[in-house]
Order: sequence, then C-alpha cells, then structure tokens
Amino acid sequence: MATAIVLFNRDLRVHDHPALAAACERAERVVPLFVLDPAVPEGNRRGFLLECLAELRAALRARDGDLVVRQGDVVRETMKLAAEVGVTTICASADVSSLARRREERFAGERIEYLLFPGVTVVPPDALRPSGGGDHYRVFTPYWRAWTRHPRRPVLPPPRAVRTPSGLAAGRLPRPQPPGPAPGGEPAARERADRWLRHGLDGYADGHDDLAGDRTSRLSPYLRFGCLSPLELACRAERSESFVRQLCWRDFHHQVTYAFPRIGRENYRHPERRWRQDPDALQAWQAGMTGLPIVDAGMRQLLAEGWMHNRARLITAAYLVRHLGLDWRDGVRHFFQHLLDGDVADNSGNWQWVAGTGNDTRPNRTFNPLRQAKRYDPDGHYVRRYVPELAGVPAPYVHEPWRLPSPPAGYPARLDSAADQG
Ligand SMILES: Cc1cc2nc3c(=O)[nH]c(=O)nc-3n(C[C@H](O)[C@H](O)[C@H](O)COP(=O)(O)OP(=O)(O)OC[C@H]3O[C@@H](n4cnc5c(N)ncnc54)[C@H](O)[C@@H]3O)c2cc1C
Repeated sequence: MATAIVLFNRDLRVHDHPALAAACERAERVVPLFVLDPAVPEGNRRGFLLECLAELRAALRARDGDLVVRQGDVVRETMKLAAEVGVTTICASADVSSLARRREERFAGERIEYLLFPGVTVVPPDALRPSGGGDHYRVFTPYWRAWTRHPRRPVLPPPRAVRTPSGLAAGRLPRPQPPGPAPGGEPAARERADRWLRHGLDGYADGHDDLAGDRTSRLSPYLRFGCLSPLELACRAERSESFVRQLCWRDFHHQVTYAFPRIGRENYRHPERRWRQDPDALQAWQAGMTGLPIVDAGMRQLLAEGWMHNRARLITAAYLVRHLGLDWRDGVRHFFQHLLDGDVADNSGNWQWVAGTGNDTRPNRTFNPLRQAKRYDPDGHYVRRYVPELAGVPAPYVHEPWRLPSPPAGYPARLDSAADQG
C-alpha cells in the first residue's frame, strides 16, 4: 500500500485499533479521516462525539499524524479525498447496522481497495454459527458458551507513528457547547476503565442491580463510540464472569443485528403483534410523569444524565410496552434521542427483548414494576434522587404515594393503575 485512508466511524481510539494498526504497518503514508454527517442532530451524543474527535486528533498529532475532518456524505467525501491524495486503499472497522452495511456496499462498488477489520465487538459478528444451523444465534446461553470458547485476536498497542502526508487541510472540528453529561474521548475512557477495574469490578456481581448504589461501570458511552476496545476491556476484566457476560450481551445483539439489520424497525419475531397509539400516555412516560415513581425516576434520570441504569431501562421499557401497550419503536426513538450510549443494536435488541418480539426465550414473562421497585430500590433512595416531589416521602410510601392520606404536591396521579398486577 502506498497511501491508505483509515476511515474512523465508531472506533475513536488509537489503542487496539486493527484497521489503524494495519495501515500504519503496511502503508507508506496514512490519512486518518472522519466524515461528519451534518444530519447528526445537536444534543448530548453530538457533543460527546466532538470531544471524542478532538481527543483522537490530539492522539494522532502526538504520533506525527493528524485527523482529517470533512463534512458531508461519507462515501463521496472519502472518495474525493482519495482522489486528491492518490490513495490506493481504505481501511475501516466492520460494523453491523443497516446504515453501516449500506456504506460498506457503496465502498465495495468504488474502484479502490476497501479493507474491513474487526474492533467494534469482542468476537466479530459473523464469527460464530450455531451447530444446529442458521446464520446467527437466537438464544443467549448457547451463544455465551461458544463466545467464551472462541479464540481471541491479540490486543494491539497504539501505533508508534502515523505518517500523515504534510500539506493536507486538516479541517475544522466544531466546538462542543456546552459540555455534556460525561467527558468524551479515549483518555477519559481509559481513565474510567482503569478506575473501574481497580475499584468497581469486584463488587459488580452483587451490586449491579442496586439502583441507588449506581455500581455499574458507566462505560457504555465509551464502548458506543469505540473510545475503548471491547476486546481489551473483556481481557482486562476476565476475573469477573458476571461483567464479561454483559460484554457478551453487547456482542450478542450485534450479531443479531448483523443477521437482521431491520431490527430497529421490524419485529424480529411475531410480525403480527400490534400496539396501541396513545400520544398523551407516551408523552407522560417520556417526561417522567406517569405517577409510578420508579418509572418516573428512570425516565428523569435519562433526561438529566443522558444515561439510565440498566435495571431502570428494563422497568421503564416493560412499563411502556407491557402495561401501557404502546409500540416498542416509540421507546426506541425516545431512548435513542437521549442516550449517550444510544446504539442501534443494543437499543433495539433490548427493546425487542422486553417487548417479547426479540430474543427472550420467555417472551411472556411477567414484569411487575412495583415489585421491581421494592426489590431493587428498597429504601427509595433512587426515586427520591430523581423525583424531587417525593423527596420527603418515607420508605413505605415512596413507591406507592397514592396510599398516602394526601398526595404529594405536584406529583401526578397514576396513569395506569394495573401496573402492580401481573
Ligand atoms: C430498553 C433497553 C435499551 C438499551 N439501550 C442501550 C443502548 O442504546 N446502548 C447500550 O450500550 N446499551 C443499551 N442497553 C443495555 C444496558 O442497559 C446498558 O448497556 C448499560 O446500562 C450501560 O451501563 P454500564 O456501562 O454501566 O453497564 P455495565 O453493567 O457496566 O456493563 C458493561 C457493558 O456491557 C454492555 N451491556 C451491559 N448490559 C447490556 C445489555 N443488556 N445489552 C447489551 N449490552 C450490554 C454495555 O456495553 C455496558 O457498557 C439497553 C437496555 C435496555 C433494557
């Protein structure tokens, strides 16, 4: 390879980056490129992305390289730059969404060598096939068994030097304003991961469902943007099976999405299932004003932090689809709009799991939000943290304020009185 473009997308790091490592090893000159899509809306995720790009640029500059930034259609802009610099090869990380797959197909139709590398998941999404046939695993447990046995590629160090040709306009990066709920970028990701592996990991198995304790890693936005290699994290965290299992869930949803790219739009199973329309109920759920404290706390955490605890995601999602009977796609859209870690495979895969149209082996399991609240937030601290109207309500009533002799001021009446059944 004479000159190669490394096309970054959601792999915004220099550590353990197979496409970058291969280009730096094999090509004489390397052009790291990110094409900003002007259609990406303002908001949490865009701000986070811009911080990630600024950090990536700094890391590449520290290695004699640079990050070239362009705006527009990714294939058109990449091919324009390729013609300008005389590029013979494009290296990129393979991805699973329908958007990513369409991009890959378009590049494959261009007159240039287009090479795909792993890096977005621990195990590549097409690496494992069930012994009974089929192009992907539909059930988690057999996938987990195959996943743990699959040989892993080595974790790669960052390249020592990135020889970006001089005289190339680097392109301006818009400034993220104001600062988002978490700092973006690889240094912040590595610092958080180091801290988590030292102080958080060993308590994960017992503490990860404790809503108020907030004892999960909060690494999801960094994994979403690829500031952290999932393979490196899985290797470093191997002493906690329960944590590594969560990373396997992430891979699981990615391999389902690879096989069924319409996962964000169509029922994976039960195409006949229909949902109710109720704009007022949907709006109350979105705003955290359903009158069911555990649901409202989760929805308000999402609005305040751009993140929600996994147990709260399960409770709020089950409430929307099972108790209100509304469409899981409405939930997907709202979560996707606000989550820093919002991602097609994990968001839609989990929503369909909860709705009973996905990969749950017990799609009709009951899910009682009140029982969940009392089990995972027994003292009500999580609810009080996010629902100030209930800040002064004592434990026996904080999850059921309708049992108080006079309702707390400003807090709505229950939207769905069937939520404690089932
Ligand atoms: C309805 C619903 C929607 C969700 N949408 C998303 C989403 O858009 N993006 C996203 O990254 N996760 C999503 N999840 C999964 C999970 O809630 C988050 O990954 C987790 O809460 C992130 O917090 P953490 O990093 O502290 O997780 P930890 O518990 O510390 O787990 C470590 C990592 O494992 C992965 N992981 C954990 N649980 C899951 C899971 N159930 N499915 C897939 N990967 C998992 C994540 O990458 C996470 O960062 C969703 C779950 C539900 C129920």
